[in-house]
Amino acid sequence: MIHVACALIEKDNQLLICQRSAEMKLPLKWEFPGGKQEEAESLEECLLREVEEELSLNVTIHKPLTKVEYHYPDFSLTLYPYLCSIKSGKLSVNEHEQVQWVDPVDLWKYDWANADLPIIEEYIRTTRETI
Ligand SMILES: Nc1nc2c([nH]c(=O)n2[C@H]2C[C@H](O)[C@@H](COP(=O)(O)OP(=O)(O)OP(=O)(O)O)O2)c(=O)[nH]1
Repeated sequence: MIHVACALIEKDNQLLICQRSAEMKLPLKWEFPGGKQEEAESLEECLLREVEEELSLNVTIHKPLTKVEYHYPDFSLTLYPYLCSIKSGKLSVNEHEQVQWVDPVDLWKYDWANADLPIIEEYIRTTRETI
């Protein structure tokens, strides 16, 4: 089981989403920026490191959403989502095929990594109404 932290970065009522590159696992699937937790690293440290590596952004972490355990045919993961906003930095697409700012209502139009579907459902159902 791998542990993956991911960031739901909000700005102007939109969310930043990322498409995995053709060479990555789950090619061309959409995901939230983030990655695998390393040894001796907290999930929040992992999230800050991965977002900086992938997007050259420093983010502020606001709150966790519900973690998701998912079993792909060849590996299993636990995905830990966090609501975030941008603290500093200029967006640069360092590892992904592309990134997009999207309105929450349009989130379902994308071909997501399966593990992310419960996160999107929770985001639309709860978070958008409470913040
Ligand atoms: N960052 C991120 N990864 C996700 C999401 N949903 C999801 O299933 N994943 C999977 C894809 C990857 O297999 C794994 C994250 O690994 P990673 O981003 O650190 O590493 P990677 O793509 O280089 O993967 P790998 O080839 O080394 O296995 O979690 C998501 O929303 N964000």
